[in-house]
Amino acid sequence: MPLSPLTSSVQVLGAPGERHEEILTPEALEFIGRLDTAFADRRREVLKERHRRSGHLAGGTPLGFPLATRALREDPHWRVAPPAPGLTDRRVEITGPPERRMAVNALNSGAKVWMADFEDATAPTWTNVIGGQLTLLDAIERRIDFTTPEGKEYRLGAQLATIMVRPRGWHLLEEHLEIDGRPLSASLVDFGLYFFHCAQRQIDAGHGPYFYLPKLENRYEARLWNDVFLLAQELLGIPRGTVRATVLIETITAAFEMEEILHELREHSAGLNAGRWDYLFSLIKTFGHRTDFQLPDRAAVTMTAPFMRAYTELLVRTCHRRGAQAIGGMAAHVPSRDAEANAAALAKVRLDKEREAEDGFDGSWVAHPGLVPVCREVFDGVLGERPNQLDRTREDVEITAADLLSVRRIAAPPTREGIRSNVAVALRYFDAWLRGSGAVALYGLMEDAATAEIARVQIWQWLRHDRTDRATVLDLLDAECAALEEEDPSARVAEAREVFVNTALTPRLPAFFTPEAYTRHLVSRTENRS
Ligand SMILES: CC(=O)SCCNC(=O)CCNC(=O)[C@H](O)C(C)(C)COP(=O)(O)OP(=O)(O)OC[C@H]1O[C@@H](n2cnc3c(N)ncnc32)[C@H](O)[C@@H]1OP(=O)(O)O
Ligand SMILES: O=CC(=O)O
Ligand SMILES: [Mg+2]
Repeated sequence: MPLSPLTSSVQVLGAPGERHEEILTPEALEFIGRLDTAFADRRREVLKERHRRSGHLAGGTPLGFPLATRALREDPHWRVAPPAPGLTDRRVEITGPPERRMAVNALNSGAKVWMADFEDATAPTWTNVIGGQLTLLDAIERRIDFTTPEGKEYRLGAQLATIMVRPRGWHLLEEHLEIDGRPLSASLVDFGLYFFHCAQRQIDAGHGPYFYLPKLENRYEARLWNDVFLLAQELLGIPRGTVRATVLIETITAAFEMEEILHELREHSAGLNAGRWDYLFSLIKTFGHRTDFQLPDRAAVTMTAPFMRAYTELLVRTCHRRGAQAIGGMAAHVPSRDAEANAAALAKVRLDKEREAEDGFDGSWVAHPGLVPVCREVFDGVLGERPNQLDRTREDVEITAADLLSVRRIAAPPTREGIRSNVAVALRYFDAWLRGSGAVALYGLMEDAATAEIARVQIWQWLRHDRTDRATVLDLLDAECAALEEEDPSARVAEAREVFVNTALTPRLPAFFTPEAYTRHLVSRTENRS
């Protein structure tokens, strides 16, 4: 369907780059301009509501399952749409940034799904944002094959993973694109550019435009996404219900609205995912000021903690009751070149996937191609020839609000090593992010924006409750800065330190480290406006 012109047009303020014109076509810009114009006010409302609610929760308002939607939760009849083509069997999903080598590796990895990630695993530089879109387009067009100058070949095989794209969350802006003098929503840019260029191509290839939706806090945010899907489909003449989206349940408030989120998105739903790292981050952030919600060292909080189990059990039960797939989360251990460390990492990932498969998840995430076989073996063992285990309705599970919030039972104080490790991880992650890498392996673990946020907010929380003091943290920070500087002279140590100080050591806790760090350090516009 041809689009009628907008009254004002999207301005591109990012530097021109190789082949950017293939993504930033006038029609694509008009499409994202339309989406942003339609939804900018509602996005702002979403953010205001987040702020208002976090104030209430900080002030002691209890968190519970919403009363207003009780009838919907108790209605046994409604279901989400059946799995879409390419999404029936999701036993192994690999995640990673939409970078060319990794895209080829992920698509060939043997995983059923590749989640191309613009959120936790991508530092949103302009080059990464538009480069990511080019990677996706080239992968779908099967013209991504290349050979490196060293002679290593990257070629797509015959059996490829289904692509799902995770756009950035509602809290982020794309400051290299403006309309009416304001930056566009990063969510709508990532979603819209992919949808514009690839939705029809994916349908023609027998799949569809599929998404993962990050960091939602309540049902209204799901409704907003659903309305975005409706408008996008209508504008491009794509049948309603073609889009599918898996929502990450990765905030504590969303855990209380899983049914409602599925219901809002029911004609576009592809289930829920247990995004454990942001979930922990959200828990600490939401209740960080309260003495009864303190967590011990980051390494000591595992998926077997009662409040984490309550969350994953409830997720499986909720999904399967509604015919929706439940996808497990990310074990942070990544393969190592050291044989012993590698065996230990694989064993830990295996245990994690075994628990998920036995609990009823239909599949799970891995962070690295070397982990695909472990995850597949475990889910093969439970699923056999079945594509999923939607039939396991888990009626035995009964989870209360108190179960989801039972954090105090593991309130051991932080150790000095726990504090040091959080300082080191946050600093090194910020440095990598500032240099354009949104996911890195540090000390044998995958670190991305979600895991780094946990490190940051734990420091803030321990300071707030006098479990450590500012002088100790600054000493550790200086030592880590010196070590990083020595290890890697090209590290952006001063800027990474600044991000740490501005987001972990301030009296008020910033909701995310990314918005301010992005504006200060990653935005580079070709036009300097007064
Ligand atoms: C909390 C959450 O949101 S989890 C989801 C978001 N996070 C992620 O997606 C993280 C994904 N994982 C990664 O980015 C990477 O695995 C890292 C950064 C942790 C480690 O990467 P590396 O240090 O390159 O690992 P390593 O050296 O072992 O890689 C070996 C090969 O596997 C490839 N590889 C590693 N991880 C991936 C991946 N996730 N997808 C595709 N290929 C991968 C590498 O590119 C490399 O291949 P190459 O030589 O052809 O380039
Ligand atoms: O996005 C996933 C998470 O664990 O966070
Ligand atoms: Mg996340």
